[in-house]
Amino acid sequence: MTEDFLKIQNVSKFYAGVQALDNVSMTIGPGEIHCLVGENGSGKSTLIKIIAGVVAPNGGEIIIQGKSYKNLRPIDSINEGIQVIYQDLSLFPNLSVAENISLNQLIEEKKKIINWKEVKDIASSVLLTIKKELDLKEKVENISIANKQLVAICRALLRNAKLIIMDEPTTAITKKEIDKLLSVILDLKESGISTLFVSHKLSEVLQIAEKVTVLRDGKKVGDYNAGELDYDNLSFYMSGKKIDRSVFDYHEGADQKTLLEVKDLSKKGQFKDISFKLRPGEIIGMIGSLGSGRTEVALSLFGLNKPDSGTIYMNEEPVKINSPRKAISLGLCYLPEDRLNQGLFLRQSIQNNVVVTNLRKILTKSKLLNYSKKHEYAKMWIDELNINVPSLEVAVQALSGGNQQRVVIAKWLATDPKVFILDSPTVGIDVNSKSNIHNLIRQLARKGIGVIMISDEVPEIVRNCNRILVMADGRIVQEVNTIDITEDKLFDLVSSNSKNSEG
Ligand SMILES: Nc1ncnc2c1ncn2[C@@H]1O[C@H](COP(=O)(O)OP(=O)(O)OP(=O)(O)O)[C@@H](O)[C@H]1O
Repeated sequence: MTEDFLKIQNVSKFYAGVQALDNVSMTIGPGEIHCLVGENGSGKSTLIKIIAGVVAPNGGEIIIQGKSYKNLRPIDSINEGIQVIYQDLSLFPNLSVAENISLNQLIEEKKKIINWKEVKDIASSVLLTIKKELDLKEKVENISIANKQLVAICRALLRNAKLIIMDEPTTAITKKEIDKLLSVILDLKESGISTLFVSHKLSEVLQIAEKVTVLRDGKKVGDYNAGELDYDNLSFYMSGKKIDRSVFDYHEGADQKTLLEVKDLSKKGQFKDISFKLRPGEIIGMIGSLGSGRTEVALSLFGLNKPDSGTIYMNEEPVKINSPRKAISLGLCYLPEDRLNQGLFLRQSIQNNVVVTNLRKILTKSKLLNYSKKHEYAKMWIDELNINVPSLEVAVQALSGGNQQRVVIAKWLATDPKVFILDSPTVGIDVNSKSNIHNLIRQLARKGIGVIMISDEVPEIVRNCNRILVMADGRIVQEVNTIDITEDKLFDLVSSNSKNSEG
């Protein structure tokens, strides 16, 4: 039997008044992909910091490659080949990709004169080992978060990493980028490098992990082989609560009309024969992998992507939606996936962003801006959505991701919508704000708004929607009531269909 790379035995950590870790043990084998999961405050970060030698435990033992450490220092952890990639990635934004990758090595070698060729050669050779390409000359501040992660991984590899710990690496990246990251982790495994992956996203954990350790309130709930886990039992281990899906059963009022109906909507190369109905107060989920056509359908409903054929009905009347202006006048609104570029004027104040969709309401009779009305109106929506802001004058770019998303929602609610289409509403948003946004969406539905929620995340869809449309290759391949499906079944359904469409 191969020796474990890392063995943590009965480790505890007590902060003033808080038992952050209570007698936790776990092992990681060479080349193993191990996920550490747990709800907020369960002790994951503390455990990572202890493994990195940054936080000293109050008790317990850490054994790395057979050597026992009672007082592990950061330098010991690094020398043993442990590299932690924290969420902030600790890169130098104004230096190039190549410099960020190579700098540590050149400093360690005590180079007095550094030439670009050397910097570039070091960076390209390490990129080759993970079979990825990056523009070596580009400044790190100009590259995507996913590529920044690759830079951080390359830097770790140059320090002879044997275990790379990634703290919530997928929080701020798209589904496509997550798949790329997961492929890198598989390549690392092939080279015998272990990964400890901290994540809240159960779908990823189930997709990538070989072993999973679950923490709850500082205690280990258990170690599991990924094969023993599905959505329902993993979320139960994490939270201690069984998921009650019955709350999402939709009870149709006898006299309720259909709010929105889409019949045989098609657009060549994008989607085909899309038909569904949305009733007031209902939340429909649209799930499917990239290229499934979800966003394209949404854009057509919002007048931004003219379909070739098919009919859209609002309140049972056929309508032609040829512009966003028309969509808004019919009571439709659309929250785009890329809220930073498409949903907000980042440098503008919170109040300007909220009122922009409905300037009519804040003009004087002579069509001039009524400043006090503008302030009042923006404040009403900010209060309504419980958005915690220092002042309405603050630029939106200063807010957290969760609050920015609420400002976009406020902006659209100001148009008094009947149907709200939300594309990936919680991408890049931390777990707490995520559940606030979910509550908010359910609250809107309770007020009678019909919601279409597009998402890649199975738990997000299952926990919030009444009905689910599974899309693949531009078609609705299955329509299910949430009450009839579990998260693991939906996950299987989505992944088997996306495999079909790739093949
Ligand atoms: N420096 C500290 N001082 C006091 N308490 C702390 C400190 N660091 C963490 N804690 C507490 O220890 C507990 C575990 O926190 P930890 O950050 O390890 O959890 P986590 O699982 O990483 O949570 P999250 O997912 O929110 O990052 C929490 O109750 C936290 O408030």
